[in-house]
Order: sequence, then C-alpha cells, then structure tokens
Amino acid sequence: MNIQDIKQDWISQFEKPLVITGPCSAESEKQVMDIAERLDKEYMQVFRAGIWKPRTKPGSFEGVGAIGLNWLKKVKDEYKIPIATEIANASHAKLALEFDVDYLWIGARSTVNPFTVQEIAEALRDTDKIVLVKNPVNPDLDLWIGALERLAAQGIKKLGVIHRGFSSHNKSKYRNNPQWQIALELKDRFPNIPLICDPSHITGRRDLIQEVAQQAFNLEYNGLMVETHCNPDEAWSDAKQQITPEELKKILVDITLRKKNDTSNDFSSKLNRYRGEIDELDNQLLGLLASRMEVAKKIGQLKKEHNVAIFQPDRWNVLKKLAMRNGERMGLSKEFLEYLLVAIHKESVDLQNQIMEDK
Ligand SMILES: C=C(O[C@@H]1C=C(C(=O)O)C=C[C@H]1O)C(=O)O
Repeated sequence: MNIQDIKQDWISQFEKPLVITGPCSAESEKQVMDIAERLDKEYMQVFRAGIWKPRTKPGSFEGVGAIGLNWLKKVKDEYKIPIATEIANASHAKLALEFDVDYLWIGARSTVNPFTVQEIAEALRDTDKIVLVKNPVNPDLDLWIGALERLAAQGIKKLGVIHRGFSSHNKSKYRNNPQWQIALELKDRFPNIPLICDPSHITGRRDLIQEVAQQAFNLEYNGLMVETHCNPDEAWSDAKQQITPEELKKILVDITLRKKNDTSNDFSSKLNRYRGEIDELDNQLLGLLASRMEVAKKIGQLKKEHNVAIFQPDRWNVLKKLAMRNGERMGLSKEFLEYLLVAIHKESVDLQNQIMEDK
C-alpha cells in the first residue's frame, strides 16, 4: 500500500479536534491515574504517557519501562479512553500491541533512523492500531515521508503525523523551531494524512503553548498532543513545558477553530478581488525581477571583458544594508528580507557565472 491510499477516517470519528494528552513520562501508577481522572474527556480524547524515554544526555530519567504499560491499560479500562505511548524499537512495538495500546507514536529521534523505522514497521505489520510519526529532529521532509512509506508498505492503514518542531543551533524563543512550512508542504502533498501539532515540544515552555496551539488551528491542523501533569513543576522530565489538565482545558475552550472555506458572497467576492490584486502585483514583481537580472547579465558581460571577479562583497554588503533598511521601513520583516535578498543575489551571481563560462 502507498501513502496516497491512506484514509483519514480514523480521525473523523472525533467531533472536536483530536487531543492526545497526559504526562511526558509515566512516573507511578498513582501519578498516571490521577492525571487521567482530571482530564475532561469531552475535550481530551486520548491519554498519553511516555514509558521509554529517549533522552539527550545519560543520567536523565529514561522512563519506567514496560511496567508502565500496566498503568496505561488500567487507564483504558477504568476511564474507557484510548491510550498512547512512544515506541522506539521492535520490542517496544510488540509489547505495546500485547497491551492493546491504541495509538503508537514514533519519536523524532527514531524517525531520523530508517533502520529503526523499518524494524518498527515490520513489528507492526498489518496492525489496525493508529501509528503516528513525529517529524525527524532535523528539518528533512523526505525522511519524514520515508517513515510513512515504510509503515504503509507494511499494510499499516491508520497513519498520522505529529509536528514537534526541529532542532536548531540558532537561539529562538522556542525549544524546537517549528518551521511551519515543512509541515504545510507535507499537508499539501498528502492532505489525506492527519496532521497533529505538539506545542509542548515546539515551545519547551508552558506560557507559549496557547499561541502555538492557536497557530496550528489557524493552519487547519487536525489535532494536538500536549503534555499534562498534576504537578508540572515536579515532573521527572520536561517539567517546564507541562501544564495541568485544567490549564489545557482552558486553552482548548479559548481556542478558535478555522474552517476550510466560507461560501458566503461577502467572503468570496472580497477574496476574489484581493486575489486579483495579488496576481497583478506578482506580475509586476516578476517583471521587475526579470529586468534586474538583465542588468546583472550586462554587468557579467562587462566583468568578463575586463577580467573582474563576479562576487563583489563590498557592493553586496552596501546594497544589502540599504535594502534591509528600506524594506524594514516599508514593514517587511528582517527574516523575509534576508531570505529574499540572498535569493536574488544568488540568481544574479549564477547568471553572471553562466556568461563568464560562455565561450
Ligand atoms: C551585479 C553585481 O554582481 C554581484 C551581484 C550583485 C547584485 O546582484 O546586486 C552584487 C554584487 C556582486 O556580488 C555587481 O557587481 O554589481
């Protein structure tokens, strides 16, 4: 089977967006049961707990292990809600199936490794459990899709993805850089695969969970995975990003869901008018860019005739500084200007290079 044939229907059973929640790590039977009891099951439909925890550094709490499966099972029996846990190898996968875990997710550190994903896929062959794939730690969409392909090839039909952000060397306010465009490209290519946002891991801090969750619904995600704990500050792992079940309920009540479209005349006539304006402006932009490249080619020709190097750092730095200043004054963001100017400069240098190479 191939990913295109995957059906979304396992997620359409939920009236509200799917919310998977529970502690980062199962710590004790009591901790697990206490959290499960405090979840408002109308808003939070699936209980999660990590029992095998891949940690960045040795010496951190690495999970209670298989004993935690008994606790999850007890949650399922007592509260009649589906349960979810992370699996990181074939033996985890087999144990989770034995304990009738309903949702199995493959973590970001496993998705990066095709051998791991393959052994998990084979251990889960033909399962009708729901398997969710977190994005790999590095921003590589093909690796993420590759994991889905490996699972689909083993006859696993109920698939979904979890966007938990990407590791980055650059400091930002987030623990893991969301790079929304990567998840959106996946959604664009595979609209049949449910897309779930994990604001706990994206933010790494509880005060930002609400805004990231809202952003996910602005982008029409299908659900959330959020870490909750009765005493978040005391949690044995990821304490800073956990919230109480009541805090999560408040976030979910306050959140605005967005629909795919609006069929009213008011909306569609205004939208069409604005889109017409955008089409016209895009045409002008492209025309201007093409003219700019023609001038760059003339400069390339001139440099060739005088044997001058293409890349001129002084000119490029002055030009960039000026354009950044003007652009920011016009309300364009610094990130966007950087990206745009670098792309324009690269094309200009490439075109001049072609001219130099032409005999
Ligand atoms: C066009 C030139 O060549 C290169 C491209 C530039 C550009 O596209 O603006 C600027 C500096 C050079 O690195 C130039 O030297 O002016």
